[in-house]
Amino acid sequence: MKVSVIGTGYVGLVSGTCFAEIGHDVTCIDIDPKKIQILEDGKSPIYEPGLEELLQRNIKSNRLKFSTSYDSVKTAKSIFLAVGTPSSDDGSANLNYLKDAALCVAKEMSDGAIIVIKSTVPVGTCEMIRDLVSKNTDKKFHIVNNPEFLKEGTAVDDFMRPDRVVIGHSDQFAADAMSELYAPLVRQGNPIYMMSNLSAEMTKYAANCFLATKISFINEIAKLCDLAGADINEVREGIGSDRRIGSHFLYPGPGYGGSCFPKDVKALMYTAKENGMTLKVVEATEEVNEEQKKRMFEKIMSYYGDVKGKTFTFWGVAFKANTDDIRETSAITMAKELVAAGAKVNYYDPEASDNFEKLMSSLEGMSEGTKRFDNKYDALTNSDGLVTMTEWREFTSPDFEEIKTRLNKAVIFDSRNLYKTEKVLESGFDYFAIGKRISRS
Ligand SMILES: NC(=O)c1ccc[n+]([C@@H]2O[C@H](COP(=O)([O-])OP(=O)(O)OC[C@H]3O[C@@H](n4cnc5c(N)ncnc54)[C@H](O)[C@@H]3O)[C@@H](O)[C@H]2O)c1
Ligand SMILES: O=c1ccn([C@@H]2O[C@H](COP(=O)(O)OP(=O)(O)O[C@H]3O[C@H](CO)[C@@H](O)[C@H](O)[C@H]3O)[C@@H](O)[C@H]2O)c(=O)[nH]1
Repeated sequence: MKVSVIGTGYVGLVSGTCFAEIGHDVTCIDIDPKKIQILEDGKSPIYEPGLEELLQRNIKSNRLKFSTSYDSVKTAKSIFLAVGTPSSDDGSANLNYLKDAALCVAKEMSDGAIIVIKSTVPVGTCEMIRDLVSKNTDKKFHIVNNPEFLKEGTAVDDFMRPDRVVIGHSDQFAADAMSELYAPLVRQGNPIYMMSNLSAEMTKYAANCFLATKISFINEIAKLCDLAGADINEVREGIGSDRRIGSHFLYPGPGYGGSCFPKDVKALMYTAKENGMTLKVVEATEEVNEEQKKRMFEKIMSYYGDVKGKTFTFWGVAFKANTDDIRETSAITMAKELVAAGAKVNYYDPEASDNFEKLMSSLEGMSEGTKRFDNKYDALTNSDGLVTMTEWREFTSPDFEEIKTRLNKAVIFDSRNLYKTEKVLESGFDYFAIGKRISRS
């Protein structure tokens, strides 16, 4: 099938590349000429495991092209909109990028084209886009909502092996075309759920808010474990083995970040308000998350009392492992808190340092307060504590002797519960994790 994908971010690029890999003829379009140039050179502008290799293979086989022009939309049967829908100041989803893209599509598409909204959009958006496009073209077209559930860091795998595909539609022609497009990805029996556009739009937000709620729930239980003396790792295993609860998304940490959960939680709360209700559970999820982002800072403060003149070393600044994405990462909140309290922050991340450095240089006082390192041990020299922020594999079995030699004081603040308490204590550290009592060697 001839496919155009509008927007070559994490979702558009992965979707376009994977559609090409399963045999479709794909053109990815972006308004950013720098991104398109990088892609035409066979490089990925984002770090996503496995993506660059797939990209190169499909460019070579001529199934995958990139452009800043909307020309290819003229011959496309399906046109995927995968542009950003970030938070507006009031928490609602900003649909300006989507509307701009839809207007460009309206100008170029052929009669009978299928416009597929892949961006995460509030309930009712498909109908709004249908009206907008109708006012700007005489051509007939179909509208589909096809929310994306991939996770950064495992995006290619998630796309190629989806738990399910959700298709919102209002006519059989579009439904059949989507079934044909996705057929190679659902051979193992993973279902395609056909539903109304409104239900598909709601499904995406409900899924993200449920997952975010699971994380806030375990983070709150972790806080209680801290106070009551239980160990959250033991409790997590104890409850996660119940299939009704499930062991996924039960890891306590520094609070959820990323480009999706924070904005989607806000957007669903906004939709609820528009419909005259309050989503009490989802509001609590967000409130707990805001507190959680500062939990380890509080632990550092209660350990040191005063951190003026001290330096802390972050291992990891990405919002999760295996990505270079720093959108809404808890490392930003932690760095701001520490710098505001008079401390400095050294940081090392295998992939996200460029993005973090750029961000820090745009925030008042943060450029001077933070320093990038390209080696995890060098970042520790003369520092007053190691703070793990991201669960990159290379942080999971470090040389504890090396850490101790580099640090001014042997103390680890482990926001991701990467280490076994006994092992760290035996190695002579004071150790603070999430959901475990303060431990001193
Ligand atoms: N990042 C994820 O893991 C993820 C997963 C599932 C769903 N989503 C949703 O998918 C959507 C896209 O997210 P993302 O993280 O890929 O965004 P992104 O910010 O990484 O990429 C968006 C891209 O769209 C381009 N763009 C903007 N306006 C354009 C236009 N008029 N024409 C062509 N290109 C244009 C931008 O230049 C940018 O490259 C969002 O709605 C998001 O909520 C994201
Ligand atoms: O047990 C867990 C799982 C995740 N997280 C944190 O939650 C955030 C989000 O992680 P994850 O969901 O793995 O990454 P995303 O790429 O943001 O993916 C989410 O958001 C996407 C965009 O909507 C959806 O498509 C995915 O299904 C959904 O998992 C990160 O800060 C994680 O560190 C935890 O703290 N504990």
